[in-house]
Amino acid sequence: MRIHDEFDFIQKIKPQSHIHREIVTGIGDDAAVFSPEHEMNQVICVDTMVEEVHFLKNLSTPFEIGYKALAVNISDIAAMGGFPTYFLVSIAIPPNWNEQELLGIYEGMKELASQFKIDLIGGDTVSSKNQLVLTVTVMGEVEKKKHCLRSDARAGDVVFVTGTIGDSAAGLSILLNKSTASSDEVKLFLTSRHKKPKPQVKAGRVISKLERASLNDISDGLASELNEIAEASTKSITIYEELLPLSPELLSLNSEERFNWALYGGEDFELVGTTSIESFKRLSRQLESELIKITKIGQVTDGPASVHLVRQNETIKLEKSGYNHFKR
Ligand SMILES: Nc1ncnc2c1ncn2[C@@H]1O[C@H](COP(=O)(O)OP(=O)(O)O)[C@@H](O)[C@H]1O
Ligand SMILES: Cc1ncc(C[n+]2csc(CCOP(=O)(O)OP(=O)(O)O)c2C)c(N)n1
Ligand SMILES: [Mg+2]
Ligand SMILES: [Mg+2]
Ligand SMILES: [Mg+2]
Repeated sequence: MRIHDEFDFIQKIKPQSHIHREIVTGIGDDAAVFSPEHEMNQVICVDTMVEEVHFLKNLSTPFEIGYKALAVNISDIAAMGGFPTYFLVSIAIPPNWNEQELLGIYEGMKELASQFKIDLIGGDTVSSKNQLVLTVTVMGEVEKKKHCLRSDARAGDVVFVTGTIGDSAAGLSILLNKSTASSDEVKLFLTSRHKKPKPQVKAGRVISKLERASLNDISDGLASELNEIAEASTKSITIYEELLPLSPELLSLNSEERFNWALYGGEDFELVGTTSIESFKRLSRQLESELIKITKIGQVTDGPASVHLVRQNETIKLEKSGYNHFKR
């Protein structure tokens, strides 16, 4: 069934109750009102997902699309060292999406929202002529002076990355029938990494408690995110190809593309950053006890803002190329 009434649709997606007591009024008025109870800095970000640019309707379920739209935003809160609290959703709906599919998108968001204990407090519903556009705003909190900036890299820092990289791009390649997985398990693992990324909030929280760290999340690809840190900090970054954490599943594809996916593929939604050698030791221990993988992949030096990759005996300059909305 096509949706026939904007207000009726809003009633259907309105939460029955809230997790946070600070909410004075949520969905149902001109704007949401909340009154923060404690002395934290507020963090806020927004990212949009557009049909055919960020997802294809025939390759992802509505649930997965909703899940990912919220996940990518929680990832940006994690990349600041914060934890999420509230979110707002703006949805532009074309005629070929029915109500059941649209409610499915909200179900996907709800799964992640309950996992991270965050409340839907507002949004907007409009019609669109062709593509579905989903814009999610997430609010969060971080202790005063503890947010992690891209500009905080210093010479002598260790460059680290959480989890494994390249899986999402490999998963997309499989979904688009450009690559073949060696088994159903490998296919499920890699495509899930693409469709249902896990925002690294726990890692971000541990990193925020270090004395100092620079941090970014990987949406456009490792090379691009490292260039953002190098530019913001005016430092030179060197990473080593042999240190890049690739999953056994990615390696099993035996594709020559594996390093391209890891460096330029994007949508890993892992955290990449830098911190002092001493802090990195503490960080590794703390994340190990939480069973979160973290890998040293290089180091920071003084020098012009640039990123280099050491591959066997060669050193290659990594340009800020990766996903760029207007360069393809
Ligand atoms: N159209 C826009 N208007 C205002 N600010 C924007 C716009 N697009 C991006 N930004 C800001 O630019 C910065 C970088 O954005 P982006 O590259 O999308 O970050 P991320 O990759 O972490 O999502 C962020 O501070 C974001 O809020
Ligand atoms: C159909 C399809 N084609 C290509 C991609 C790959 N892709 C789309 S957007 C993107 C980069 C991340 O999105 P962006 O909007 O730049 O996020 P941000 O950096 O703002 O967090 C990538 C790798 C995809 N997910 N789906
Ligand atoms: Mg963005
Ligand atoms: Mg980001
Ligand atoms: Mg983002």
